[in-house]
Amino acid sequence: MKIAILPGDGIGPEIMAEAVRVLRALDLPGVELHDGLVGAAAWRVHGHPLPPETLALMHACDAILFGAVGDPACDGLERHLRPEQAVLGMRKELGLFANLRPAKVFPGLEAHSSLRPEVAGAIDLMIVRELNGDVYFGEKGMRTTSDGQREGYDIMSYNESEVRRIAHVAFRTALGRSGRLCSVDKANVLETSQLWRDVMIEVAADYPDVTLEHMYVDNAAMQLVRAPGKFDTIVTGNLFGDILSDQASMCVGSIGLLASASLGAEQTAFGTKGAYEPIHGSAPDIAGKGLANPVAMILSAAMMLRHSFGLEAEAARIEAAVASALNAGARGADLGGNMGTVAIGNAVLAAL
Ligand SMILES: NC(=O)c1ccc[n+]([C@@H]2O[C@H](COP(=O)([O-])OP(=O)(O)OC[C@H]3O[C@@H](n4cnc5c(N)ncnc54)[C@H](O)[C@@H]3O)[C@@H](O)[C@H]2O)c1
Ligand SMILES: CC(C)[C@H](C(=O)O)[C@@H](O)C(=O)O
Ligand SMILES: [Mg+2]
Repeated sequence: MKIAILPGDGIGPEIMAEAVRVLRALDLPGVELHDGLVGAAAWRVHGHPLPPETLALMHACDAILFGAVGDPACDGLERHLRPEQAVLGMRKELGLFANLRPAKVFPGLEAHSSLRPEVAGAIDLMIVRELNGDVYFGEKGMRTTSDGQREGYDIMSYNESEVRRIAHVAFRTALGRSGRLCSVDKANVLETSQLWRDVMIEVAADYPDVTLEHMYVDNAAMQLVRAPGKFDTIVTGNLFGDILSDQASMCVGSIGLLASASLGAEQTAFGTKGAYEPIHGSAPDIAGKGLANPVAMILSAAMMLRHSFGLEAEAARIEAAVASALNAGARGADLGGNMGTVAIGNAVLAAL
């Protein structure tokens, strides 16, 4: 079981160190950790955020633990050299089209949600975000209009096979949960979304035990703070999923709590090949201070054990340790506490 360890930039190395400590504490037979560079860290050494040696490592491993990429010092670089291209390139290159972003309130943290505790307490949802298409990967550029203005453009599109494959993941996910699937789109305005909706309805015929509903994304953003407990499984496109998942994190209490799995079709000898990363970024404002919440990264490692290695009991063990540590007060500044990254890691290790 080969795991690529790619800490990246900003708080990435700080939170990755805690996830690695938790993995090592499990002492799983046959696990090999292989370090690599991504993002600005790779660009500084190799001149590229996703250099060939890192890509080769990603291909050679059964799963990837990915910290975060992004560095304000790189904001002026040409787009293909910016750190964020590492995460986009990894998702595309490995065909990781299905991004699972669970959001569930932790016992004892209800009062730290941006919502009222009784509203937050009901949250247990899964966002299934499409990750290989949409406006993210369409033709883009800068041009000059006929009257001499600069104009930026990004083409949004989905073809039906792209929608169909994420629909199947979403319906299967909903089947494993409460059987309710909400597809979020903007079909009242966008042709991309009309196609999305049509294909969701077609695929629904294969899943008679799942109840499909549709919601426009503006309404979904509102419902997510009005009554998040009404959602179970949400399926949506790349851009809407990016935005709604950050929003969901504050409904739960902190962006430092939400993990993710990015999966494709490739199967290894152990399970589905995937990349696992927190939903947050490199947090330059707190990087290097030992303040970052490592929970999202640690929970990403748990998702890896579940999806890429079939180690459900070990994944659940990490999740239970995190829940227990949080409930006992292992909280940093993002959750009104004063513990740092390593102290939170220690608390999770002690609860394992
Ligand atoms: N997958 C990724 O690697 C990824 C994801 C999102 C953003 N980014 C990149 O990260 C950089 C910063 O982006 P941003 O500021 O918009 O988003 P961000 O998620 O990095 O930070 C947003 C806010 O949340 C806080 N925060 C984030 N993670 C935290 C944690 N674990 N514990 C405590 N607080 C935390 C930050 O301090 C900041 O105030 C940019 O370069 C962006 O492109 C990368
Ligand atoms: C860094 C960026 C490219 C990325 C995205 O938009 O997908 C991030 O925001 C995320 O949510 O993983
Ligand atoms: Mg995001």
